[in-house]
Amino acid sequence: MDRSNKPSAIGVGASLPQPTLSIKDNVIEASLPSGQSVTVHLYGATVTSWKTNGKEQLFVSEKAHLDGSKPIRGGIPLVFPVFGPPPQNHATSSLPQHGFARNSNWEFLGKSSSEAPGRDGDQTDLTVKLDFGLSHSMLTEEFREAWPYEFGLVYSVTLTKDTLETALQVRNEGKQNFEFQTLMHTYLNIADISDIRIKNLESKTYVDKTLNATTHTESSPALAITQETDRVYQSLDPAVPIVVASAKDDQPLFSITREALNDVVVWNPWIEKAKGMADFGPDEAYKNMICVEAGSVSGWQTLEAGEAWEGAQSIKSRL
Ligand SMILES: O=P(O)(O)OC[C@H]1O[C@H](O)[C@H](O)[C@@H](O)[C@@H]1O
Repeated sequence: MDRSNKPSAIGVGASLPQPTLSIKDNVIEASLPSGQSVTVHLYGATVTSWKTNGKEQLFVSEKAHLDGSKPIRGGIPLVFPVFGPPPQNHATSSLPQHGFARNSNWEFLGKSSSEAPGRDGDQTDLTVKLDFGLSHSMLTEEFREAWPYEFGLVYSVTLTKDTLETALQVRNEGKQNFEFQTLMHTYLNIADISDIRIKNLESKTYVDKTLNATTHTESSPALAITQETDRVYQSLDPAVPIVVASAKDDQPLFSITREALNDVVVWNPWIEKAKGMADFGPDEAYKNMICVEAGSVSGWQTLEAGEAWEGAQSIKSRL
């Protein structure tokens, strides 16, 4: 993952096509000349679309609220500073499930383009990076009171020819230490849940939230999803990709590497839970999604005054 901000050498006085950007009604969309596109809602800085070759790679519920009244059900909602229901007697106790990042209005900090080395030597692959910011003063009064820390988040969404990268920088801009968890709650778009297998989880420890948060060890080299699944896999090597492969030909559909995000949640609500979620639809859509969520959620990151932390994921899709 090269997120350096190399200025684009082409484009200055040249006629080569450049990435395009549109901003309308608090929705930012960027496209590469090669056809890939990404859409981000400022509400939650939620990525709501990622297209490669005209094909949508992310799942968004047909009943998702896109008006800022509720976190968006689909795409990549960002979880911060607490994952799941907040624990009692903790600094996050008064926050809603998954914190406030996914239900706050972020600001767009700007777009930058860069060139990555092309696959065949002299050719150049363009990338486009969109940066979003959220800080303490931008929160609602309710959230500011519930979590009174001076923080700054910069969330970078980078589109390349065949990947989508999301990176979160957390800064402690105050005088007291704070603890946080974070997670990129990625809803991947799949044709049929029965046709996928999740690889590279074998022998890893996970907490099964459907079984009273008991701890287990993954025995499957290629996990099939056949029922409600809500597992927090812990202490993974972020450089080893989590691969969502087709059961038909064993080829990767998605491959997800991470930086500093050592946990991965695998979630599918299945039939009854899907029906029970007012913003999930149609009912059968649980077959068309799998959440593979890169995060740091099994403990707490402590950030000292003046310090910064960064975590990232890179999702490669079969084109
Ligand atoms: O309904 P939400 O608050 O968006 O949460 C959706 C899901 O997020 C994560 O995957 C959790 O592990 C699940 O327990 C939770 O149900």
